[in-house]
Amino acid sequence: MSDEPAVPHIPDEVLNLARAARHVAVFSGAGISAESGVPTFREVQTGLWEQYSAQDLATPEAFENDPDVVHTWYRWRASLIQGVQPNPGHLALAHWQQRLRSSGGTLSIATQNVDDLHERAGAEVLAHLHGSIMAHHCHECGAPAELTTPQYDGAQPPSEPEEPPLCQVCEQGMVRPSVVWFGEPLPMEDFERTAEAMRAADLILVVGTSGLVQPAASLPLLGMERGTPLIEINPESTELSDAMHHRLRGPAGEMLPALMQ
Ligand SMILES: CC(C)NC(=O)[C@H](Cc1c[nH]c2ccccc12)NC(=O)[C@H](CCCC/N=C(/NCCC(=O)O)S[C@H]1O[C@H](COP(=O)(O)OP(=O)(O)OC[C@H]2O[C@@H](n3cnc4c(N)ncnc43)[C@H](O)[C@@H]2O)[C@@H](O)[C@H]1O)NC(=O)OCc1ccccc1
Repeated sequence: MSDEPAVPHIPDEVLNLARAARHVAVFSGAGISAESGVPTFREVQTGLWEQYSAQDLATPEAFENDPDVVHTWYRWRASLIQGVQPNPGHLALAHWQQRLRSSGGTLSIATQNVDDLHERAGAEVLAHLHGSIMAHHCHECGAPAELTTPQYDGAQPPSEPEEPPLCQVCEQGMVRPSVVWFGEPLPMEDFERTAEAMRAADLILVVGTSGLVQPAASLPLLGMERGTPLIEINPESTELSDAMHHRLRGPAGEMLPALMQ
């Protein structure tokens, strides 16, 4: 019995689709960062503020009512993300992107994740549909702002919430993470660019997402207009599973390297 981790079984039909693809479009969610140690949105801790769900905290209202709590929660998540590494799932997509580009093909990545693990794996990301936790701007005037990422350890946000810094430009507004909160519109150009990539693809991968958050979750379905094969990679079934042609039920960190072999 070798100690090599067993390569998950991928049906030949799916392997052939991956080998034949020239223009792959990837739609990723929190599940692809789970094996790096980034809790998925459904799992992420709100610590002392457990009376709030992640979805409650990720709103402009929560920031206006409780700026210290929301600010500190995002700083804690940023420090957690800074402390982890891309996993074989991120790395496989970066390698596949390079391989296709070197033979005149394309692989585009549109992610719902606010982390920078795709980029740190060496991939170019087409769109961060829900923004980036490492970028900041003023909640009032929109001016960009620079914040260093603190080093928090511990599985919970720190108990003493800190207040968000004041904008250096308008000296009125509070600095916030440049993420898209619930009730806020997605950056239109990112949305349009992703829709274009989904329509132009000859293979679409839906990786590590519950497909619960709109309007992003409707983007991969744009491929159906042209009968583009849709492959889901997720240990569990999701809102999108019924629309998929193939479902690889396993962790992205194992399935993606196997799919590229
Ligand atoms: C929850 C849902 C019902 N609500 C919405 O969708 C709302 C409201 C809404 C709009 N249209 C609708 C239509 C129907 C119903 C509701 C709506 N949408 C909005 O508010 C959007 C904005 C939504 C964006 C919210 N921001 C996020 N993130 C940034 C912040 C932050 O991160 O803090 S969403 C956030 O949650 C989402 C979580 O989803 P997933 O990534 O899928 O993660 P999840 O935890 O759910 O699942 C993990 C999956 O991974 C799998 N997995 C686990 N381990 C692995 C593994 N190892 N490998 C592979 N897979 C794995 C699991 O099985 C699971 O399936 C991500 O997108 C993430 O970015 N804005 C808007 O509509 O604005 C309008 C508007 C228009 C014009 C003008 C004004 C307003």
